[in-house]
Amino acid sequence: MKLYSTNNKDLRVSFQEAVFNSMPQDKGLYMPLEIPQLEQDFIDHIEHYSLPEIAYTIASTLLKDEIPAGDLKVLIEDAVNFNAPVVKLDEETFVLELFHGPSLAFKDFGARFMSRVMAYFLKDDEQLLDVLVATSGDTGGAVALGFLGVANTRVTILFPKGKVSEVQRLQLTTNGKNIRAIAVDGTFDDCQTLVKQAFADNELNAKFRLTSANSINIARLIPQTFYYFNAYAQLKRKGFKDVVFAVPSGNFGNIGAGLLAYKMGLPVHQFIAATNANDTVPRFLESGVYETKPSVQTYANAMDVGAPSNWVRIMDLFKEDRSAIQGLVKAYRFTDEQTLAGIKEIFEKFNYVACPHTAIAYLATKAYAEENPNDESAKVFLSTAHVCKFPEVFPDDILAKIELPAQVETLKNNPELFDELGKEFEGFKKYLLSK
Ligand SMILES: Cc1ncc(COP(=O)(O)O)c(C=O)c1O
Ligand SMILES: N[C@@H](CCOP(=O)(O)O)C(=O)O
Repeated sequence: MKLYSTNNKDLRVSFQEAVFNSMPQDKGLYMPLEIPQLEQDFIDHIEHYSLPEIAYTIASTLLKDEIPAGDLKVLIEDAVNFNAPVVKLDEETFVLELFHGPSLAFKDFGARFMSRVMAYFLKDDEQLLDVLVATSGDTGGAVALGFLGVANTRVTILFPKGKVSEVQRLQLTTNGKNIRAIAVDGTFDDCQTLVKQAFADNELNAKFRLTSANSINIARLIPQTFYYFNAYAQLKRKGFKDVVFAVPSGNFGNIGAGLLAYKMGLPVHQFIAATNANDTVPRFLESGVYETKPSVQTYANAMDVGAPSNWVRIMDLFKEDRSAIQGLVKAYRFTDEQTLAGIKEIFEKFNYVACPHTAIAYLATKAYAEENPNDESAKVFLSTAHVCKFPEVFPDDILAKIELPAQVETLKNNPELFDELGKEFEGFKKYLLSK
């Protein structure tokens, strides 16, 4: 697999280089030079395959020249060792639960695959790998667990102070070992900017071997295609041929992976991008003007992103043609008030508790179904995080239904350790250089 930069189509790097560089020097993002199609026979019979089998088929189609088949199989079976069930709510409405991994969010797919790929490529005698990651809530926890104890790596997680939930914060700050966390006095976008500035800084690059575990890293995106194919397999078993996916979106990595899956041959009738008030992409699809804005805080905190880093990848996938994207991707945005009403509606209608991010995808599914009453496709909204991560959002009667998974109970007994910094790059740089 060769990759180019969205800012330089002539650049060529291997997958291994792209994973460790995470971002090209020209500040674009890496994209695969060729997007291979999965064999039609595999797609036609996908309902006969398990999630690890599907994941292996996709990964080997993309990475066969980079990781030998036997090693890749072992890596996939270790990384993707939890389920992603499609749960039926009514005749045409389904929820794809992506929170059954160790950190209780869909990020486990990307983070576990990426940490194992890096560990596979890393040699013991190489310089320590410094993994930087900005999080608005969930990525940090998944990356921390994915890399905890991985030899020759050190992870630095930047999170916006006071803007992540308690469970999310505990997941970031109670690990110790090779994981350290920094509360930044700013927003997620500030954290993301600090990480990008670090990659562009000569002094830091001379001293450290820096890489990113954010979805700017191509190794995060590839494994997120697995669950789209796997959801399609489950729906085929239920007799559906056409699928609509509604994706709660912030940095647009998740829907970007869905669109990559589509380009690899996954038959999808429609994608729906669902956002909170941070609506840079819905505004762009409507107006053609791409204008990032400082992020605002919402109940769906992990989607509080004003400058979605993966949008350039999606534009690149569709050759910068907004109308081609508009044909395949509908976008909707919802306020906090609507999100709360959505949570209550899902509970009352289906006796199902959905997190605020998931509720936004549900509302978008509903809006799409109302606008397209003749579309008989299975409507699948992605549930991206376990409800226990956001207890402060739920009314008491719904809160009472939420069971705490064992790993969350344990977290509460562990001491928290984190440093605090402002959002200025100089302070962050000084911090890194002093350690
Ligand atoms: C729970 C949850 N839902 C949705 C999102 C948005 O996903 P993406 O940034 O890939 O668009 C995130 C953060 O990434 C998240 O943590
Ligand atoms: N919503 C994310 C933000 C980081 O995005 P990523 O796509 O770079 O992982 C989070 O939960 O941290």
